[in-house]
Amino acid sequence: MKSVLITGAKGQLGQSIKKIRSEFTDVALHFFDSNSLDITQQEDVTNIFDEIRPDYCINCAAFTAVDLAETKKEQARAINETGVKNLAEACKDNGSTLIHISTDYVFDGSKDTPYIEEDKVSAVNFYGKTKLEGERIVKETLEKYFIIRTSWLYSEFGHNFVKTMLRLGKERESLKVVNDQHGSPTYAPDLAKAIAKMINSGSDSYGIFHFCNKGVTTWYHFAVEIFRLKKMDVKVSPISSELFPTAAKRSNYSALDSSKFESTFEFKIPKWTESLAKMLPLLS
Ligand SMILES: NC(=O)C1=CN([C@@H]2O[C@H](COP(=O)(O)OP(=O)(O)OC[C@H]3O[C@@H](n4cnc5c(N)ncnc54)[C@H](OP(=O)(O)O)[C@@H]3O)[C@@H](O)[C@H]2O)C=CC1
Ligand SMILES: Cc1cn([C@H]2C[C@H](O)[C@@H](COP(=O)(O)OP(=O)(O)O[C@H]3O[C@@H](C)C(=O)[C@@H](O)[C@H]3O)O2)c(=O)[nH]c1=O
Repeated sequence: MKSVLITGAKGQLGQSIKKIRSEFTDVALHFFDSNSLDITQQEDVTNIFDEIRPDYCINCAAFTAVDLAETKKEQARAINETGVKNLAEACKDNGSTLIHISTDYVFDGSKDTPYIEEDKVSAVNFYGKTKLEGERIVKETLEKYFIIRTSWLYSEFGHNFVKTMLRLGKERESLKVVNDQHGSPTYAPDLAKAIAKMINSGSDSYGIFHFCNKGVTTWYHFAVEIFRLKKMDVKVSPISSELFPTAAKRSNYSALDSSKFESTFEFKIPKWTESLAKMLPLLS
């Protein structure tokens, strides 16, 4: 039986992995949240690895508050860089494979077709820069690693854009949402199932993979679809990013091409609209 250690277990992806745990075959899953394992504490990481001796570590722990990262730089770096280093080194010492999650925000939007794994990276905000450094550390430390870049994650768990829109839609009659940032919303349990398939396969096709739901949209069209499916009468107006100032800059285009993942792991990825339609009834 394979042993799998999951960090950041109370986050969206961590809880999604728990939700679909029956999809793992012949695997013992060991979940650790930020209380039971703080990945910035090297000694704690070493001790947990000594205890579990995992075949795989899935790193779902991260500093994900994109705007806050611009001011809480030390904290963002501690989690997205030092924490990742601690995990990568523990994986190296134990011969474990690290499955590390990264982001579309490592790209600057200079393309206008979906990014492939070999495309030039260049983050436009501090969160993206820390995630890029996390990727570099993993690649430098390990041979047995999978870096999965995903985008615009949402789920019934934790904080995300879908929940923000539903909350604001109940409070206000109209909303303004940016229509010049393009990407692909991704349902976290779809990603969790993909990770299960990856581990079940025992594949040694290590490296970087992109994974997001099929289709490209904007935050504006994403919001419109949420309210349409929820049959909520909220007026949504498309605006440019200049009219919605945020602490962190976001690129105009960060959609990912997932075909390498699909062909390597023979995994059919659902369209973002289909997954959203399945998820929304789970929210009250
Ligand atoms: N959310 C998104 O839209 C996207 C996310 N990603 C990446 O996907 C991964 C999963 O994201 P998601 O599930 O949405 O993230 P969440 O923010 O939902 O969860 C992150 C988890 O990490 C935990 N955590 C924070 N600091 C530490 C620490 N020092 N030690 C251990 N755990 C810690 C948090 O715990 P606590 O709350 O207790 O601090 C939280 O439960 C991340 O790597 C993220 O960068 C990529 C693209 C899009
Ligand atoms: C709430 C709101 C946001 N927006 C804009 C702000 C921003 O440009 C865009 C998305 O807002 P959010 O802050 O919810 O999303 P953001 O934090 O940018 O989401 C990102 O999170 C990290 C963790 C990732 O890795 C990325 O893939 C991506 O999912 O929508 C509006 O235009 N109107 C609104 O009312």
